Amino acid sequence: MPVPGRFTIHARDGKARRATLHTAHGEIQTPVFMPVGTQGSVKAVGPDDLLQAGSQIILGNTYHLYLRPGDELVARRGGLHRFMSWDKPILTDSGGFQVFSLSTIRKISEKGVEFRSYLDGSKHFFSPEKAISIQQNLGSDIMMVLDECVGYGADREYTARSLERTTRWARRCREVHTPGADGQLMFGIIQGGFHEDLREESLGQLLEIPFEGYAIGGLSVGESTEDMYRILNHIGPRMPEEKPRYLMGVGTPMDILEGIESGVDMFDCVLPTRNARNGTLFTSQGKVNIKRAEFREDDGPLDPNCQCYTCRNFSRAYLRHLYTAREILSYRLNSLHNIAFFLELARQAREAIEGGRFAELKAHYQGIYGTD
Ligand SMILES: CC#C[C@H]1NC(N)=Nc2cc3[nH]c(NC)nc3cc21
Ligand SMILES: [Zn+2]
Repeated sequence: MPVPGRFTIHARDGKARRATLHTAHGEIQTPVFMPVGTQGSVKAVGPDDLLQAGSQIILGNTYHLYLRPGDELVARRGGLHRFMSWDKPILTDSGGFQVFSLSTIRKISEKGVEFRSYLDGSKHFFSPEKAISIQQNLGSDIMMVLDECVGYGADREYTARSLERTTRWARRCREVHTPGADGQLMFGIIQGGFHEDLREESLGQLLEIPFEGYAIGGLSVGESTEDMYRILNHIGPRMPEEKPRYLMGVGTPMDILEGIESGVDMFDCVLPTRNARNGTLFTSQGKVNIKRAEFREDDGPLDPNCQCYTCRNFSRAYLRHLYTAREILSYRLNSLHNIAFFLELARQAREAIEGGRFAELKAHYQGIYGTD
């Protein structure tokens, strides 16, 4: 009988790990890429498409689903899995990042954060307890604690005070959900900005609270790749060896491979779906901008090395036509392919770690995406 939260490491290659995370809705083979379904839908693709592309787990978002259609409505409809007909694992973010990035007006206090809805400007309040209650209503397999999200460029003093509050909020989140209750897992979120010592401080404080996994928050928020990798390389290997490590909101193909090399297991990013909608497609030979005139009469597949529905059935000429004609099918086919690319990258990483060849895989992609 699988125990939700059990994390078994099968192989290592340097700091990279090949593992299995057990959840109430099935196993997750890691390293894993998680398509983002912010409002209960991975934009332009359906659950059947996601399954066919090999998606093991998707993301939902507390902030958005609370505001619309409402977490209590979703609970009355049987929870998010049933509501969106996705019966594999779902991770929900706590809303911390969205409150700080989407809601302009907000007031932070020890109790929580007051914000105005990006939809209609109405006033709302998230306490750590409320953020967990929403995720319990949604029924997600992995819940994230409510963290205070510090923007890029915040000074050290504020960053230090903020991580202390994030720890106090994390403790309050843990106090309202018994570990493993209803099969739901809870991950803590490490803050500390771009200061190695503050990151260690945040991690050390969170280790005193029993979480089933730990996430790195606050990267890919406008910093240089060099700064991101510096913090990633520092804190990744210091996170608990025996628990899943999640890098939130990251990233490009090279960011993901850098994260895996630093010992991170889980990744999510809107890049594949967002870039699909503006015609930027990720292929085994590099990025392709499908709107370019050179593809007008190109009968070849988008990516000859890709097995996705888009690459098996449509030409670059047709994909370019759909994009320039603003056909809705363009969103679907481009998103399908980009999601398949990121899922395939994660699958190749799992295979490479098993074979002790991760360094070669990373070097291969460095040659294609390295100057990106
Ligand atoms: C500061 C901080 C922080 C993190 N906190 C929470 N709860 N969610 C996140 C989601 C993210 N998505 C992206 N995309 C670039 N970065 C993220 C960072 C976080
Ligand atoms: Zn494809």
